[in-house]
Amino acid sequence: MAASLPLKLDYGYLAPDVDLDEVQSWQDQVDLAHKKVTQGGGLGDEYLGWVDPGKIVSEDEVATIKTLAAGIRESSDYLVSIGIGGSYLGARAVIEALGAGDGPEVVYAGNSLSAFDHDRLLRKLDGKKFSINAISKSGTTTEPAVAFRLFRDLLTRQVGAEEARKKIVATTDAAKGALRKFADEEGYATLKIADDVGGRYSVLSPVGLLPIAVAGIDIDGLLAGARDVAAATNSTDVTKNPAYFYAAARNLLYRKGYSTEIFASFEPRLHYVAEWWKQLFGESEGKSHISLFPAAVELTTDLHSMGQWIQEGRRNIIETFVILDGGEPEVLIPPSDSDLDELGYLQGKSLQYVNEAAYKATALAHRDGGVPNSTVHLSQLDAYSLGALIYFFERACGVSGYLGGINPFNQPGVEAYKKNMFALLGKPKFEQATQEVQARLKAQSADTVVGF
Ligand SMILES: O=P(O)(O)OC[C@H]1O[C@H](O)[C@H](O)[C@@H](O)[C@@H]1O
Repeated sequence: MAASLPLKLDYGYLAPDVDLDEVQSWQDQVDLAHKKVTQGGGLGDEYLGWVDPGKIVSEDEVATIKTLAAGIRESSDYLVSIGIGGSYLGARAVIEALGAGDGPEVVYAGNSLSAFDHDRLLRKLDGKKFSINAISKSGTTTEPAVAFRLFRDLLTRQVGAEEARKKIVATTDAAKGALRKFADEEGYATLKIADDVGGRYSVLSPVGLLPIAVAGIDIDGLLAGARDVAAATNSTDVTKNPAYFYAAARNLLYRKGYSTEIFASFEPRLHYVAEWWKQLFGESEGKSHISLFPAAVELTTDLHSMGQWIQEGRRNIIETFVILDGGEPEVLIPPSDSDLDELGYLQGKSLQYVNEAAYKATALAHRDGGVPNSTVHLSQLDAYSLGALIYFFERACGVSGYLGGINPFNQPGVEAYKKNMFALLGKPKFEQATQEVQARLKAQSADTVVGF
């Protein structure tokens, strides 16, 4: 099966910083991390529900998702997907990468507190036919809760309370949280997020699958790609398992002083795949004051802005390219009467060919500039290969976190700003903190402002 998988890792440009022997010397640690991810026994092992993509969503749930998606496609011109973090990024990553544009437009709300963005979207949907998918595992996150109120209000004003209820699907915990309570009381259709699947590992659960299906993307193909990579990763040998090779290599590079990993693609439609990847690795590994900072660039665009930094800035970065080897539309560079634009040497060549040359040139130049880099090659981009890529990174991330000695499945650090914000906003039960935070902000702002 492994031979037919659409994904491989080229690690040639990690040398001389890291070579095969060094990665192989970590095989025992990799085996242990593999055991923790597949059998439990490691930190956070109550969140391993994503490991078997055959179980993350049942056949019945897939059928329900397809039925709900068909209903939304039939009745609506827009789906407002409301969520943030893991309840948002995976679906957007897949939809922006693969969306055929033949169904309702999926639009996103509740992923910020921007008045401008929400106002713009509310005005765009005014008088339009739309449905809502409110997605929140905890059911209590502020941004999606606020957005849900805004868009529910618009929908209710447009179609009436009775009809609005039929156009809302809530994806949330089976029993806990405000969204679950609300959905049960209002009688919305609901999809369940299992307790053992954390937000950033939930794209292949109902969290991601409903908006993805509404966008007309083949969710069976997506799941099949993930399942096949999951099966292939059960062989732990780093010379045959690119996910584990990648996990070990990035840990080795971190220990050698590299502090940032840049996800680099040559396809703007992978922008949100990079955003999803950033959350996956950032929340999984950014703890105990260690780990690589996950950043992203889009090339060749950013070669004309960040390219200088990557080539000659501080030498603390590694780079991971995600490259599509084929399957792109054929756009040929046409003949021209004159060669005034000096592009005669490219006449008749395809844009994909030029883009590929740009990638090869960049990987070599960055290696020469002291940036160890490796490349994840996808044979083409479709639902199957994207499912494979998603699972590849998820599995690599779990194993990488255990190799680094942290809990890859919690995110305690995200609570610190929330506590301050709730205090400032006067949320019930935060009264004590309100006074403290206000006093600290006042003392701070009195002394430290420079202005014209
Ligand atoms: O799905 P929710 O419970 O609304 O959470 C949405 C997101 O917000 C939180 O603050 C966490 O940092 C993320 O891991 C999570 O994906």
